This record gives sequence, C-alpha cells and structure tokens, in this order.
Amino acid sequence: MRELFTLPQNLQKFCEDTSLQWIKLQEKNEDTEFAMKDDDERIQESNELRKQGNLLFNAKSDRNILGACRLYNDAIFAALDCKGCEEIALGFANRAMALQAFGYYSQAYDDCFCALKSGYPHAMRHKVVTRQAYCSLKLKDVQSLKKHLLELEGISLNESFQKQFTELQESLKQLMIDKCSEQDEMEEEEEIKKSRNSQEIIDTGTDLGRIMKAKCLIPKNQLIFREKAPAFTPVGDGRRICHQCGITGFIPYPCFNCRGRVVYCSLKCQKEHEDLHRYECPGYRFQFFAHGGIAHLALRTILDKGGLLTIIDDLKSKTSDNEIWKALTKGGDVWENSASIYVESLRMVSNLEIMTIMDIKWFALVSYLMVVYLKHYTKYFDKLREYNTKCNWELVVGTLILRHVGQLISNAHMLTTIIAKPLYFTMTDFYLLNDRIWLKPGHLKRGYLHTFSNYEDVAAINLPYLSICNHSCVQSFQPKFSGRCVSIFALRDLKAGDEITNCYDLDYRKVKRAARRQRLKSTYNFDCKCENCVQPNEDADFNQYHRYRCDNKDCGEIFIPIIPQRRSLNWWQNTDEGSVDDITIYCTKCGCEQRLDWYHEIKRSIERTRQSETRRRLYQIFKQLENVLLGLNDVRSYVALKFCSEWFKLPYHGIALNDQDYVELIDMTKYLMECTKHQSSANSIEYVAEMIYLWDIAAMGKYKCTPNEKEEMLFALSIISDQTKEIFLNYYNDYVKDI
Ligand SMILES: C[S@@+](CC[C@H](N)C(=O)[O-])C[C@H]1O[C@@H](n2cnc3c(N)ncnc32)[C@H](O)[C@@H]1O
Repeated sequence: MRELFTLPQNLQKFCEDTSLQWIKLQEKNEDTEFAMKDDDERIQESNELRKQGNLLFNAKSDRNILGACRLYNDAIFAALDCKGCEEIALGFANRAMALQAFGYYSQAYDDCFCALKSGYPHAMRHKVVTRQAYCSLKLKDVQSLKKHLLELEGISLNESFQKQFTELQESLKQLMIDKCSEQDEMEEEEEIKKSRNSQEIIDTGTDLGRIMKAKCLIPKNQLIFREKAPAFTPVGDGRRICHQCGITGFIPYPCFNCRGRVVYCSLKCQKEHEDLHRYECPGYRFQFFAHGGIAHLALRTILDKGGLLTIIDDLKSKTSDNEIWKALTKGGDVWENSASIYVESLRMVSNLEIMTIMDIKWFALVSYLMVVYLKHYTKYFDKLREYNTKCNWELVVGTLILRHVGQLISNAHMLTTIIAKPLYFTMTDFYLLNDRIWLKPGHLKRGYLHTFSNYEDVAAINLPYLSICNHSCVQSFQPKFSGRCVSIFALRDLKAGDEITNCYDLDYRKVKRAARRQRLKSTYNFDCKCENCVQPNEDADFNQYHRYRCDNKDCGEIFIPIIPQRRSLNWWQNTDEGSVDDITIYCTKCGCEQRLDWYHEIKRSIERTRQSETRRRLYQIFKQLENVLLGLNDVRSYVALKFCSEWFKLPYHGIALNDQDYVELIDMTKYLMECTKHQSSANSIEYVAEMIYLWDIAAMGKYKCTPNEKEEMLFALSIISDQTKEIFLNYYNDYVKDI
C-alpha cells in the first residue's frame, strides 16, 4: 500500500486519475441505465400504481388492504429520484393509510413523517398529522401524541377532524395513566457486555494463537455469550435486509438519494445509520459496492459506528502515519490498551501472510480504489483531518482496508436466516406486504407457515469476539442470529477447560474428511486435528447417511457407493463436476452398476404432480427406496424435501391435496426431520425449516402433534431470530397448540 502512496508525484497522479476515471465510468453507465426512463415516465408509473392501490383499498367487496399497501410501496419506489415531485409524498401518505388500517402502526407513523418531509401538500397536512397522533396512541407513545395534538391545535379543522382531535385528547389523558415503559437500547448493549467472560475465557498462550475455553461447566443449550456485530454487508439482494439492524422482514424505508438501494426497517434505523451512510450513499447510487465483496465489509468495519472514529481521540497526538500505524498494530498503545470495539477487529488474525502475492496486489488495488472513492465522493478524510492533520489518512485508511480484508477472509461469518419466499413477485418484494399470507400483523393465515421454509445467507458479518473460537469439525455451539446480534448456545455439556470451537465449514457428518481438509487448507491454511479428523475410521459418521443396498439380486450387500464422476456423494445435484444425468453408481462389493431408473422417473414426474395418479406413483417409489437407500439416507431425505416443497405449491395452482397426500406428506416430513435431527440437530435452522411443514399440516387439521413433538419443536425456535420466532409462536398459538 505504501508503495502506491510513495510513487513519484506524476505516477501517483496517474494512478489516482486512472482509478477516478474508472469510478466515473461506472457512475456514467449506471446513470445511463437509470435514464432509460425519464422523470415523467416514472411519475406517471407511480401515479398509476397509486391509483391501482386506491382501487384495492376502497373496493366495496373484496377490499385488499395489504395488496393496496404493496402497490403504494411500489409507487414510492417508482418515483424515487424524481426530484421535487409530489408522488413520493403521496405514495407515503397512502401507504401510511393502508398500514394503519392493517395495524402496522409504527410503520404508518414513520410513513406520515416521510410524506410530510417529502412535500405533502400543506393544505392537507392535518390529515397526516391526525394519523400520526392516532398511531402514537396505538403505540402508547405519550410524548409523540402530545406533540401531534399540539400541532393540530395550530391548524383550523373541519367538524369531522375536530371531533377526532377531541377524542384523541381524551385518549391522551387515559394513556398517561397506564403508560408502560420499554427497554431501551442502552440496556441491550449492557446486557451484551455482561454476557461476556462470565462462562468463557480467552487463552492467549497457545500454539494456535488465541483460543476460547469454558471457564466453568456450561450445560447443553445454555447461552455462552452474545455479541453485536460492529459491521455487516448484505449479500444478494441488499434490499432484503435493514442496513442498520440487520432484520429481514420489514416495510422498507428507502434512502431517497441512492435510488432506494439502501433500505431500513424504520426511520429510527435510518437515522442511526446516517453516520455511516453519508459516506456510502454516493457510491450506492451507482452500485460502486456491488462487486466490493469482502473489501466492502472491510470498509464498513472502518466506517461503521464501532469503527475508526471510536479511537480517533487516541490518535490525535500522533505526529505521523508511521506512528499511527505502530499504535494500531501489535505492541502499539491503542492495540494493547484500548477498550474500543474497533480494536477487537484490529486484533483479529490475518491471512495476508499466506495469500499469494497476486491476491495481495489485487486486494491492495481494490483498497486503493475505495480510498479514491472516499476522497472524491465524500468528506471522510476531512473528518479525520479535524483530529489530526499530520497524518496521511489516505494511506492509513487504504492500509486498514487491506488489513481488514486479510483478516475478514479468515474471520468473517455468514448471517443465515429464515426468510419468507413470497408466492409471487412484485417490483419491490417485501414479504410483510404479501396479502396472500397475512391475517393481521405478525399472524399468518392458516396453512401459510411453509412460506417460511427457506433459509439463506443474507449478510457477511464481522463478529470479532466470536472469531476468537478456533475451528473443529465437531463444533461446540450453535449460533442464533437475530439481526446483527448473535447468541451462542452450547451444543453439548462443556466442562471447565474444554475449548469452545466453531465449525468454519460443513461438519464431519456432512462432508468427508479429505474434502474438509482440502477446503480448510485452501481458505485458512491449516490441517485440522480435531477429535474427528484424527480418529481411525475417519468417515464413519458421514458414511451412515450414504448406505445403499446393492440392487443386483445375487449380491444384495450394503455398501457406501463410489461415484467416479464426483468428489462427494451428493450426486443428485448438478455441480461444476457435471450433470446428474451422467452419474453412474457402482456397488463396492460386487462391482455392479446400480439402476437409477427410480431417480429418472422422479425427475420426469415431478413436473406432473398436479395429477393425483402421478403423486400416487411417486409415493410408491418413495416407499420402495426404503429397500435401496437405507436408514437415515441423504438421497432419500433430499427426495422427501423435494416432494414436500412441490406438494405445498399445489394449492396455488388450485389443486387441493387429498387425504392420502396428507398421510404421505406427514411420513415424509417426519422422516426429513429425523434425518436432520441426527445429522445437524433438533436445534438447527434446517430442522425448523422442515418442521414448518408439519405445523401447516397440523393447522389444516390433518395431523395431531404429540406433546413431545410440540415441546421439541417449540424448543427448536430458540435458534431463529426473535422477529421470526414471534411469527412462529403466533402461528403455533393460533392453529397448532390445541390440535
Ligand atoms: C477465526 S481465527 C481463530 C482465532 C485465532 N486463533 C486468534 O488467535 O484469533 C482463524 C485462524 O485461526 C487458526 N486456526 C483456527 N482453527 C484452527 C485449527 N483447528 N487448527 C489450526 N489452526 C487453526 C487459523 O490460522 C485460522 O486462519
């Protein structure tokens, strides 16, 4: 990095100019793409969507509030970036009306605020303010109700609004009597701090660097500690996640300036994110970060609330960038002594030393590009210079980005969460606005929990405290993500002195030892010596899910297959190693090729499950598989999962499932759950994503869960985010509990 910043002046200028030209080209391309539609077209589209929303909202019969809400939402997004137009304000005002009618009061409140802020006509202001007052009342927010009533006092109101005003005044009096208090964020941060070091300790004097150990007995399922991530970056569609708190199901509040590419779950989150977003907003406008990958997470680690600015006071007195760098590295005063959360990130181990020189150069250039962006599009360096003018901040920040890249490659985590898959797609797809699935806020309609049977990686997340845990293929905890907070639960009893380990990849039950070793070596550069990797019968745990009985009548032996075309045994998925159609499986006992006609028949028939005869035939095949794919078998559970997800789509095509379908679905779901319980745990996101089917079947009155099943399934919810858990618990209480 220093090489780049100490080139002769003319070469430095050349590098900066070239980088800037490249960035400007991205900006221009994006602007051209966006200009395909002009403002008039966008305004017209927005207007049209709002009118369609009004039709649904005002329909005499068949009123569809959430459907209207979705259209108003699309109207807002359609008008973003049309400077000075009224459409955004009208979109928000209408969405507020629909959200309020559906019972989303805090979102309706925020929408009113957005409507007023974005130029809602002054003459109609009282309507929006009255709505705000009404929502404040529902939210039991005395201060804000008082504020809006005071505002209304200054506006002359017609008879109907005057009546509402008087009623609201009465309600305020009552509310002040039964005001309830809420836990504030300070308490949450305190609670997280307190959860640290009470049961776990960090040992620094080991061959493997820092390791985390149990300080005392930690019983199975007990919380070990919690951590709030100092930074995360969305993966995939960045609009699925609130960029501040990291939750995934919400009504979106888009940033108006970056074409709605960054969204929040509330205005509060938007406000909290302002200090970071001001430096990213110009870049988001032209998708500068879209290909940033790990370097973007490195940048956010510096820019986010818990970033470089938290230690800036300690750097004030340093007289050069060399001194600053020394302070920030091992042995330096800040590195050693600061209690700032940013220093936890600085202390993470780095992979830079083991990266190829080409990779380092590549990441150095990406880091440099980010510095050029920050310099020309933001005032970040001015901010840093307010504290220290003697330092070359561009060099320091560029080097920090590169350092964090090296660290995050071996330390960053994936935030995996259950996320509803909407049944049909709209321009902006936010599942809380899906009118097909919601009965009222937080409560699904009967039979719709299966829309949550999908889990995905939604963000790359920096968790420096969790990163202290070393790898083992037999990990000792299960993480629960809730937004940007992670809670770590013991997967088994841990004795005092036991190491608390994480599994960086798929574990010993899901991947063979040789493959695990190869993956760990290439990413982290170590040979795993965990208890499972050193045992003689290395793949015994893995093999139990791949037991076949030879279909050659003269053999009939049980074998673990050899599949010449594949490194792994997951042959039923197309991979870069080739297509499933070319797969051959041989018995290791007699050498006979196995018939896979059942697989090909399933593949052909799965397209025709609308016909009940096809489904009946598939049940037959599934039953026969029991004789070939033995016990808890990976292929059989894959087939069961495929069937469940296909069967649950049928009602959307107007096909009602019959009693036999339900009986078979119950069997398949239970088999699936049993496999997952064994191979992952009952306390895993995979298990939750499968038990959902059983809850839907129970809710439809086709299955009665036993008390034990209920208990186990309710317990499994401890592993999903608080927000999703609430939806599941509501569903359980509404439809499953008493069946
Ligand atoms: C997330 S860090 C783990 C914490 C690290 N020990 C520290 O001091 O902060 C990951 C790095 O630790 C080392 N490591 C983790 N687990 C290991 C293991 N089982 N065997 C050898 N090295 C390991 C590797 O260098 C890996 O890149």
